[in-house]
Amino acid sequence: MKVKRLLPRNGPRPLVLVIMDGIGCASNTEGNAVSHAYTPHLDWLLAHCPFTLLKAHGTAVGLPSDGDMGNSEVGHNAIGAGRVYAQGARLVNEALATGRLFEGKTWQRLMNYCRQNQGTLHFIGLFSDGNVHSHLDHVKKMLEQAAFVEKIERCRVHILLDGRDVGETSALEYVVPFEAFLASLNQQAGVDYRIASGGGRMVITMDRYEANWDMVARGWKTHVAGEGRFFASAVEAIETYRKEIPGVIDQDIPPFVIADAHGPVGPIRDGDAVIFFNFRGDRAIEISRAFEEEDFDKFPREPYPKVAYAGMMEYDGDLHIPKSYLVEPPHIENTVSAFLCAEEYKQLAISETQKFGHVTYFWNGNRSGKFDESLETYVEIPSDRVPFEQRPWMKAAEITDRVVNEIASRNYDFIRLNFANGDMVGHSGVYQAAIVAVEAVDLCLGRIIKAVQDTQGVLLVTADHGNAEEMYEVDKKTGRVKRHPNGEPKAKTAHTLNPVWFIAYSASQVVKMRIDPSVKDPGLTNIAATLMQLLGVEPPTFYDPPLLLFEF
Ligand SMILES: O=C(O)[C@H](O)COP(=O)(O)O
Ligand SMILES: [Mn+2]
Ligand SMILES: [Mn+2]
Repeated sequence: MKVKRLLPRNGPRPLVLVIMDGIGCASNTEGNAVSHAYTPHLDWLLAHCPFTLLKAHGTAVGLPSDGDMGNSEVGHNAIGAGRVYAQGARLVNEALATGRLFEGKTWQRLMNYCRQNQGTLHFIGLFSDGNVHSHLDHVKKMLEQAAFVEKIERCRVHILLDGRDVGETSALEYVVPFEAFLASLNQQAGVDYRIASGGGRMVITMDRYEANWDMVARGWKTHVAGEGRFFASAVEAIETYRKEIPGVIDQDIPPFVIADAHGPVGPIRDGDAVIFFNFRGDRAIEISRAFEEEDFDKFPREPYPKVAYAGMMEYDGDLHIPKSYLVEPPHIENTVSAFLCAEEYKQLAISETQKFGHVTYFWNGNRSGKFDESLETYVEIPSDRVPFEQRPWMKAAEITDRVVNEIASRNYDFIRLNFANGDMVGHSGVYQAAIVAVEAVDLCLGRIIKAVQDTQGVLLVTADHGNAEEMYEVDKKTGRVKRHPNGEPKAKTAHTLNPVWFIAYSASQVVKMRIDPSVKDPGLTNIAATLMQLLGVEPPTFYDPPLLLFEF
């Protein structure tokens, strides 16, 4: 038998790729909801199939440094594109470092608009250094430029508290130094810059995939109308809510409006300019639509001021949202779906609402459209609208019902799906719920293995980054879990730096697979070429190499 790098075109079908969102691989320590869950099917795959570990964070997925954890955008971009692209975080850093951002026509237009109308410059976005959706350093650089160079007199910052990509109750670690930064800016440049409103990112403004427009409507009321509960400062708002709602974590803090004796300090009015400073698109598209679309019907915008609006990046390259942006996004082309459509392969992409765009929009390089209507089917199972720690099974069973049927129907050459559980429940910080989430995924994995066996297909199991395998904060110096004064472990809600599994299971008796040992330091970008070799299509030379070797 000879070793080959490509299966025949009419090889085993279907090829099924399961992305277990937020399920990474780490040692079996306290707080690892993946290793402590009962996962007989994952264990079986690891015991019987070739597998390797893939890098899913840092420079391997186009982020600025290897200290940057992975995330869904860069993870799915990397899987779908087959090679590393410099991602938003890095591109904005570069545009600011070179000054290109400030020379660009969008920045100039906004500054002129403000000056001509004597308007206020507003910044809205995720207020942390998580580097997944945004980075606080970017906002600070823009505020300095506005104050010292552009001489914009009045700025207002609307802060979305994180606690999801950074420590769960870390808001004051950002707000307090930022207030000091603004105070010194005000003093040195003689300007009037303040925080004007805010709230938890899972309560206002940052909905995604149209899962819950009410969040955006609440954000509009808070930032634009300046309506809501008044506080003298963001610190007072956060401290008050923490007292009133014991155990509340930053992402869930209710909205607040900063007001003084004259009322709210920074509602958005005619003649103002607004910059949404997130670089990542999924949670920035809806609020951008609310600002830009004339005939918008998702909620009544009261008021709807006439402003100059820009996003940090273009968030949807297909629908061109927003119309105006500060930094060019990566132009991700020749994604694996484009190649598979050119070969006339039939493809199914399926997930629930929370991750639907991940297997479609992110997978296709931040494009919402299909490459070929007649070949591609996209299925969205509506997500529950509850905190996911209350329903950790989420819609895994419903996704699996459909997938199992479609495998049996042999309608598709390639099926890709995303199970949201490990990630969405991982972000809640509730350990017991994360265990249930991982077990729900494993139960479904068992059904998919069976369906693949029945059709003699091929199953690949991987993830886009880690999360549920580290549910507690660990002290980097001692390596021990951090604890609250009462001894309870401190929950970790963010993604991780851990690698993810890549497991290849061939149900066919004829095809034997193994991991190609010559591929050094594999990462998520090696998956696209692997899909192509399994479907009998020579991968393009600009893709990172495929992971498998075959005997048949
Ligand atoms: O948007 C979120 O929920 C988190 O910031 C990142 O999670 P994701 O990258 O898995 O979507
Ligand atoms: Mn993810
Ligand atoms: Mn996540």
